[in-house]
Amino acid sequence: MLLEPVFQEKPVVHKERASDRIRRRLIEAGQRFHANNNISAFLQDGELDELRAEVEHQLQGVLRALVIDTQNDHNTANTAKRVAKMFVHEVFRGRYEAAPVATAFPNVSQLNELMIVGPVMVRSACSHHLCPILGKVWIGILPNASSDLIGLSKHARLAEWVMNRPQIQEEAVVMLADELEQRIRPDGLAIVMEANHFCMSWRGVKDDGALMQNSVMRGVFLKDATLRGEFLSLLGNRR
Ligand SMILES: Nc1nc2c(ncn2[C@@H]2O[C@H](COP(=O)(O)OP(=O)(O)OP(=O)(O)O)[C@@H](O)[C@H]2O)c(=O)[nH]1
Repeated sequence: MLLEPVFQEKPVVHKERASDRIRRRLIEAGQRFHANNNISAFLQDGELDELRAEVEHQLQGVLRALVIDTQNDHNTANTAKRVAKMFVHEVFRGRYEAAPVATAFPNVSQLNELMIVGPVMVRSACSHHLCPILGKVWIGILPNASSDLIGLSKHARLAEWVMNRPQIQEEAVVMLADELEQRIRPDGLAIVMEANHFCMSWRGVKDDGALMQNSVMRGVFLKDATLRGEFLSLLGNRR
């Protein structure tokens, strides 16, 4: 009697997706991973490229769901790839890259006068619609003798790193203030941001003129109305 050959089915091994691996590490560490959080410490070598490929795959699905013929439309043939690169390596890179190094110099001259940096042009995106936010930031610092001073360009680099994430403006300025305060340890820190939200102009209410302005005041800027007034009046002339 002939026996039927026995085929042993090979178990299907599903490789865990990079996004799932990273999410698992974040959850195990109890780390928040909202749109405006930096998660660079939880990424391993090569995973950013894996993430980009995964985002591209999902975006191809979005284009398909939008009934766009990406096979025959030469303009959209590489759109998923371009947008994935734009999200991961450009406009949201502040989520995936470590903070820029900001060399700290001792305040040898014991400067304790108000200094203002700005306007620093900033580009972000709102976390609700992922629409661009384009604006300007002014930073006021009142150092003390034991403060560290960081290079002028580092204010802009830190601002760019914080802004390159989906977020709301109110939280963006607080995050930037935290980063600067941690590095400089000044007596006072003030930040003003003024921005145009494309979710209000390109779509939605389509109000082209509306700007959102907000500020954070810390330390002596909170207590000393004269200093706060000096900072705001100096900005007033330059806006
Ligand atoms: N407070 C604040 N709101 C923002 C910011 N960026 C976008 N928004 C607003 O977030 C809101 C999202 O509201 P939803 O009502 O959930 O979205 P929607 O129905 O698409 O809203 P519309 O924009 O009114 O069409 C909108 O009112 C946006 O204008 C920001 O930085 N701060």
